[in-house]
Amino acid sequence: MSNAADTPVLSARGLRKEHGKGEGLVRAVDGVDLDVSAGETVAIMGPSGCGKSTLLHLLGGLDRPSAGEVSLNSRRIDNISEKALARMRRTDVSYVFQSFHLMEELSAMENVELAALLAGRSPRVARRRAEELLDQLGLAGRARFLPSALSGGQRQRVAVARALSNEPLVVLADEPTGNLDSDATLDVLQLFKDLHESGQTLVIVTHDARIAATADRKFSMRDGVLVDETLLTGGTTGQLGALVGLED
Ligand SMILES: Nc1ncnc2c1ncn2[C@@H]1O[C@H](COP(=O)(O)OP(=O)(O)OP(=O)(O)O)[C@@H](O)[C@H]1O
Repeated sequence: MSNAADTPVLSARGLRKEHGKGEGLVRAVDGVDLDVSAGETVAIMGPSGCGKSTLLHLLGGLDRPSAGEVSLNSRRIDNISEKALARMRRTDVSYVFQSFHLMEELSAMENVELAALLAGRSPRVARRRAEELLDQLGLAGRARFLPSALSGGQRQRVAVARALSNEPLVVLADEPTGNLDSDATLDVLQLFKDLHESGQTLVIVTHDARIAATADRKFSMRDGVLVDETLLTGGTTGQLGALVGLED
């Protein structure tokens, strides 16, 4: 659980992101403050188009804010060079996407291994880490399969193994069960519970209340603004949830 005295692993202050110009200007993220402590799982819910993915991109350095600051382990990442940002994305942060984003021409093992190599591990260490992770995630027998020969749930497990291969400070997941059937959703739900228990710091954007229920803190987003539901409702989705459309 979070502790006010902790130095947050991930921190955002006055974060804003505008897309487009003039008449077409959209304020996708509109003044977000957020602190995520080590080992904490944070869930972000909210209706389509409210800015969840944009916020996740800003938090992980996939996009730069129009204003405000993002820090990872107290180091600013919003204003660093492209080169430093690219290095940070390989070593400190990992993503799990709705549509997996695996390299289709590489096997499950090679997908995981490649991420570890890019994070600076030696070939030997990268191979060992990939084997361990695939084994832990129940995919040892699928290590040589291409993604096209795997089920949706298995692909997402490979994507999670890849995300863990660089031992990231934080894993950012964007609708990780959005493309999965109900059995695979339960499988990935269990995986995120296990990750939480193992102490991995996690930020999960989700429409799935079951995933959000595993989080230490639950936020709702509306029109680019983030609200800590846990503070307002004492941990359960209450009136605010209904207001921002969490039930859809
Ligand atoms: N590259 C872009 N150019 C212009 N507008 C954009 C861009 N990316 C996002 N937007 C707009 O910013 C707003 C927030 O989009 P975002 O994808 O962050 O929402 P979301 O909450 O993740 O939605 P969903 O749940 O449907 O994925 C939307 O109005 C969207 O149309």
